Amino acid sequence: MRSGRMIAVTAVAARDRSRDRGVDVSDCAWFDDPVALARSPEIDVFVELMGGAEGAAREAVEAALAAGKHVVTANKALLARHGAALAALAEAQGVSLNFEAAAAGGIPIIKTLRESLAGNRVARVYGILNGTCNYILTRMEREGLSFETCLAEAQRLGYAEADPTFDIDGFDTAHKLSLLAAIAFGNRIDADAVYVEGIRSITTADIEAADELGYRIKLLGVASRTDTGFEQRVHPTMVPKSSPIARVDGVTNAVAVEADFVGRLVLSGPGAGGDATASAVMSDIADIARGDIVGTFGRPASALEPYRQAAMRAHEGGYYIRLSVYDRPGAFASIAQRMAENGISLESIVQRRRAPRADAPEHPTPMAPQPVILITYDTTEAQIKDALDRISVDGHIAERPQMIRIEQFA
Ligand SMILES: NC(=O)C1=CN([C@@H]2O[C@H](COP(=O)(O)OP(=O)(O)OC[C@H]3O[C@@H](n4cnc5c(N)ncnc54)[C@H](OP(=O)(O)O)[C@@H]3O)[C@@H](O)[C@H]2O)C=CC1
Ligand SMILES: N[C@@H](CCO)C(=O)O
Repeated sequence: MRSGRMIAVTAVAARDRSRDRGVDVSDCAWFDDPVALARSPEIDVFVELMGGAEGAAREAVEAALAAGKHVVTANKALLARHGAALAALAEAQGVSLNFEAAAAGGIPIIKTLRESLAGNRVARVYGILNGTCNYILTRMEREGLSFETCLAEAQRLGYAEADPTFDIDGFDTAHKLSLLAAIAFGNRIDADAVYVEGIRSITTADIEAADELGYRIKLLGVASRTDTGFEQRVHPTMVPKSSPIARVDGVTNAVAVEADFVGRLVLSGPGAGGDATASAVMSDIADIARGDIVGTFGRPASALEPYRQAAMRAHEGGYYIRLSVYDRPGAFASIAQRMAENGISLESIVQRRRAPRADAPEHPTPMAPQPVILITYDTTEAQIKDALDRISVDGHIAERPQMIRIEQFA
C-alpha cells in the first residue's frame, strides 16, 4: 500500500467467531467485545465497521478516541447523530476520525470536499448517494422487475444496510447528505432537519411516464445555499435524460459539487459493496500511516456554525404530478382551474388511457379513473401542495396524487 509504512491487521472483533469470512484471521487476536479491542494497547488505529448510531459502534469509537487511537469508520448513521461530539473528542486527543467510506462508497468525496475544494465557496452538493436505491430503480426501469425482487437482490449482493428501510426510505442518503453539507457549508450536522422521502411510492407507471417525458427517476440528495438558509432534501427526483446524473445506473453513485472557482465537478463510482468500501477504508488508514491528520469536517468542530434551515415550503422547482382522474365531464377543467388559482403554469398535460384488461367489461363505466400526468413550470412547494390538497377535496381523483420534484442542472 502507498503509505510508506507497514500496516498490519493485528486484532479483530465480530459477533460470531466461527463464521467463515473468506479471509484467514487466525493470526489476529480475537475480541468478543469491540470496546475491549478499541482500548487495546496493541493497536494504533481502530476500524469500526459494525454500523448503527448507538450501542457497540458508538461505545467502541468513543473508547478508541478516549484511549488516543485513530479511528476509521464507514458508519454514516453514527456520524450523522454524534459526528460533532466525536470530532471534538478526536481533536482533543490529537487523533484522526476518518470516514471516507461513509458517503458514496468508493468515491473519494469526503477528501475532495474537505481538502481539494477547501478554497471554494460551495453553492450546491447533490447526487445519487445510495447504491441500493439506484440499483432498485435501474432494474425496475430496465427489466420491469418488482420493487421487492430488486431489494432482495441488493441485500444478497451486500449493498443494503442491516435494516434496509434506512436505504429505501431515504435515511441513509440523508445521513450522507448531512455529512457532506457539514463539510461543504461548515454547518453543524443536523440529519433530523433533512427533508426525506424514500422510493417506496415509485411505481412502474411513474417510471414509464418519466421515460416518455424525457426524464429518469433517481433518489437524489441535494444540499444548497438559498437566500433564506440551507436546503437539505432527499427525495425521488425527475432528472432530464440528457443530464450526466441520469446516466448513473445500478449500484453506481455520483456526486456533483457546484462551487465558485471549480464550477461543477462530478465524481461517479461504485457506491456500495465490499470492494468499494474497502477501497475507501484503506485510503483513510493510509492517511493515518503517513501522518496526515486533518480535522474531521475540515475545520475545528467548535467552528461548525448552527444550521440555518430553509423552509421546504419555499423550495422552487418544476413538478411531475400523476393523478388518477374519474373520467367524467368537468374533471379536467376543475383540476386545471385549481392549478391556475394557485398561480401554477402547466408545461404539459398528458391523459393516458389505461391498457384494457383481458377481463375488462365490453362497455366500461364512463366513471373509471384514468391516469393524467401534469408537468408544471417552476413553482413553490407551498403552491403545489395547496393545489393538490384542493384537487383531492374536489373529489375528481380516485387516489392520493403522486408528486415528484424535477431537478434542473445548469
Ligand atoms: N455494505 C456496504 O456496501 C457499505 C456499508 N457501510 C457501512 O459499514 C457498516 C457495516 O455495514 P455492513 O458491512 O454492510 O454490515 P454487516 O452487517 O454485513 O457487517 C457488520 C459486521 O459487524 C459485526 N458486528 C455487528 N455488531 C457487532 C457487535 N455488537 N460486536 C461485534 N461485532 C459486531 C458483525 O459481526 P458478525 O459477522 O459476527 O455478525 C459483522 O461482521 C455500516 O455502518 C454501514 O452503514 C458503508 C459503506 C458501504
Ligand atoms: N446501504 C448503502 C451502503 C453504502 O453506504 C447503499 O446502498 O448505498
